[in-house]
Amino acid sequence: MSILVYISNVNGKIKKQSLELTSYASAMSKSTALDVCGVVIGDIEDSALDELGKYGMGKILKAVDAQFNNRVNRVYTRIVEQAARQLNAQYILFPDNNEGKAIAPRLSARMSAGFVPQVMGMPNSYEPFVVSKRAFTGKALARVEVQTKVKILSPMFNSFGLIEFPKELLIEAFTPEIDEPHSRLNIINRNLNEGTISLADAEIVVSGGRGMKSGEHFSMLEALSATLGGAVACSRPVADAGWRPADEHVGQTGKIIAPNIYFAIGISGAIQHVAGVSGAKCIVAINSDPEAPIFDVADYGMVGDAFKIVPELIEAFKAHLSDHS
Ligand SMILES: Cc1cc2nc3c(=O)[nH]c(=O)nc-3n(C[C@H](O)[C@H](O)[C@H](O)COP(=O)(O)OP(=O)(O)OC[C@H]3O[C@@H](n4cnc5c(N)ncnc54)[C@H](O)[C@@H]3O)c2cc1C
Repeated sequence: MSILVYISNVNGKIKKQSLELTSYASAMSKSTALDVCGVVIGDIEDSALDELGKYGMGKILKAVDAQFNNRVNRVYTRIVEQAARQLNAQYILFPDNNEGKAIAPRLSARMSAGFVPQVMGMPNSYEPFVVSKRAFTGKALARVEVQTKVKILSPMFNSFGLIEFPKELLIEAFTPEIDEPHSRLNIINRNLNEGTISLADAEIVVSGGRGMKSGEHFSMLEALSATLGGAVACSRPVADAGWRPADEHVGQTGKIIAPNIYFAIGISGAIQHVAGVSGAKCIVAINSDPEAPIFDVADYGMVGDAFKIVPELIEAFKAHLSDHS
C-alpha cells in the first residue's frame, strides 16, 4: 500500500512543488507506514527525478510516450488511476495548481475517492482521517473528515516546506493501457515564459498595485524582484488596465500564492486581493497612506512614496547581498 504523489513534469523538469509534496507524503508515511511512490508522465530523464529520493520518494512509475507530451487531462487521469491501482494507493497527492485542479476531481469521480483541495498543514488525525483546508477565500480553516478508502489531497504550496527524508529511489517504466484517442485537439503552438520563476514557485514575490501609476513603473519592481531572485505579481486593476499580464494577477479571482515574502507595493489591501496572499509567511507593505488596509495584514509596513523607497531598497539589498556573497 502506498501514498502516491503526482509529479508535475514541465518540459523535462520537475517543479519544486513536487519536492514539497514528496516531503509531505514522507511525513504522512511516518504515521501510516505506507510507501511513498510517484507517477510522472511524459518525456523526462531519470536524472531529473533523482532529487525526489532526497525527500523520501522510494519508487516512481514513469509513463513515457511521445503522445503524452501534450497534456490531455482526461488521458492523464486514466494514467494516474492505473498507477494508483497498481501501487494500491491509499492517498493520492496533487499540487494545488492548474494541473491538480484539472486531474484530481476527475480522478476522484473515477475512483469514488474523497477529494480535499487547498489542504493546509498535515492531517489532524488518520483514524478517522481529518485534515484542515482553506475556506471562505482564506478567511477560515475548515476541518474535513474523509471517509472513503482512497483519499485525494491537494496541499497548498509552501504550507509544509521541504524536509529531507533520504531514500533509495527506484524508477520503473510504466505502460498504461489507454484505449481512447489521446487528444481530440491539436496543439499548434505553445508560448512558455522561459527563464523566469513562476509565481507558484517563487519564494519571494514583488507585487504592485494601482499606486505604481503605470505599467512602465513596474520596471522598478522587476529590478527589486531580480535582485532578490523572486517573481513579479500585481493586483487585479493593474492586470485589467493591461499594465501587467493577466497571469500575474493575484487574489480571489486570480492566483492564490503562499510565498515566504510578499511585497505589496502601492496596493491598498482590499479583501479580494488579500484572499490570494494571506498564506504568505511574511507580508511587507509599502504605501503612502498610513490608513491603507494592507497594514492590517502586513508583518512589516513602510509608510511613504514607493517611487522613493523601492530604489533605496534595491540599493540596500544589493549592498547586503554583495557583503554576504
Ligand atoms: C468580485 C471581485 C473580485 C475581485 N478580485 C480581485 C482579485 O483577485 N485581486 C485583486 O487585486 N483585486 C480584486 N478585486 C478588486 C479589489 O476590490 C480592489 O479594487 C483592488 O484590489 C484594488 O487594487 P489596488 O490595491 O492596486 O488599487 P487601489 O485600491 O487603488 O490602491 C492603490 C494604493 O496605492 C497607494 N499609493 C498611491 N500612490 C502611492 C505611492 N506613490 N507610493 C505608495 N503607495 C501609493 C494608495 O494609497 C492605495 O492604497 C476584486 C473585486 C471584486 C468586486
